[in-house]
Amino acid sequence: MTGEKGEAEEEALSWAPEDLTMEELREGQAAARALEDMLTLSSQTLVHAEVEDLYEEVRQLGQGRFGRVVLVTHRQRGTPMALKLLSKASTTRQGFLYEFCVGLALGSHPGIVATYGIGLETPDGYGFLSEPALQGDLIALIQPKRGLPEAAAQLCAQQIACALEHIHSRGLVYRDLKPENVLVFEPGCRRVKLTDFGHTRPRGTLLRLAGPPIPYTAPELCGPGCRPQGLPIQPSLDAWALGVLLFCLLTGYFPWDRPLPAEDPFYQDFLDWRASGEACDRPAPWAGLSPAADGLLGALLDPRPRHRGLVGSVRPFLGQAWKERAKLEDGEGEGAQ
Ligand SMILES: Nc1ncnc2c1ncn2[C@@H]1O[C@H](COP(=O)(O)OP(=O)(O)OP(=O)(O)O)[C@@H](O)[C@H]1O
Repeated sequence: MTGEKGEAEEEALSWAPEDLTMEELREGQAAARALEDMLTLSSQTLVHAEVEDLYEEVRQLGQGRFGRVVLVTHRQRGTPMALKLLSKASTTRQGFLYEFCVGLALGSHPGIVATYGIGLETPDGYGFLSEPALQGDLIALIQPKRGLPEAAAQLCAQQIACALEHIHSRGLVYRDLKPENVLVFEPGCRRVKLTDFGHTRPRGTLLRLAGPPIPYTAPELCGPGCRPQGLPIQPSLDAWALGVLLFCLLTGYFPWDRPLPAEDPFYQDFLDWRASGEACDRPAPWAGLSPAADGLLGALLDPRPRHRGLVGSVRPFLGQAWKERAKLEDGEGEGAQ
């Protein structure tokens, strides 16, 4: 990442024939055109005002690298809303409008936080409003070394996969799946939604990784073979991140720090186990996962992007046991009957 949101981490939409089919290229171009139209219209309708003139701040809901999100109420109507504020020092007008418009374009899906159609420009920054999640985000619910109860993990898997499928069906790649961006609206994860579309881009956008990889970064983005001009982004990047997220939800561990075999022994162990298929090569953090979870994660975490399972791969695995002894671990075993 460069220091500024919206700054060119990507280059213009461009076609590398070995990476993208014509159909995939068309999908990405259509998404880019639709967003450009929306961006021009939204740019003309930004409300210029001070936040406190329109809204009363109740409390802070969260803080990211770029944005501060506060719970506000509308001064006249009292409606509670989440206001994301981005400072002009770190966010370009274009970067703000892009995030705002992607949120507007996707927000009708039940698995995606609804963005309201009001964009603000203050002397120091930009802001937009969305529905507030009063239960916080998923990171607060993941217990280290344990993860989430299996039922909650499966509810998350189903809803997040559905939301990602929607994003992909609109020709976009989300690119920022992590627990901090999954907001919880009902206890037990019965209703969760994706937020933060600052990194979402049309399929086929050329992307270079500018910062260090994180566990959710797909290996094709960080290997030594990654071309200097970048890689045309594909939904398979989100499928990889979904695999890593599900692993975290089920175990309370990251499977690795970065998917670089030369630098990360946990990732190398995972590759060795994939190659041998032998139970004795199973890496320690994978202990406790069921054969169904192995099958699902094995599909989503295929290092070869063209062979990787789609995010919808979770569906046939829902309802099967994902943790060995899941009932006992979740307190629903014999003693609880
Ligand atoms: N609608 C909302 N309701 C409740 N909390 C929210 C909402 N939107 C965001 N948050 C909280 O604020 C945090 C930061 O928001 P967000 O991820 O949008 O900021 P960001 O600066 O773009 O983050 P990043 O560092 O990932 O780029 C989230 O992790 C979440 O905890």
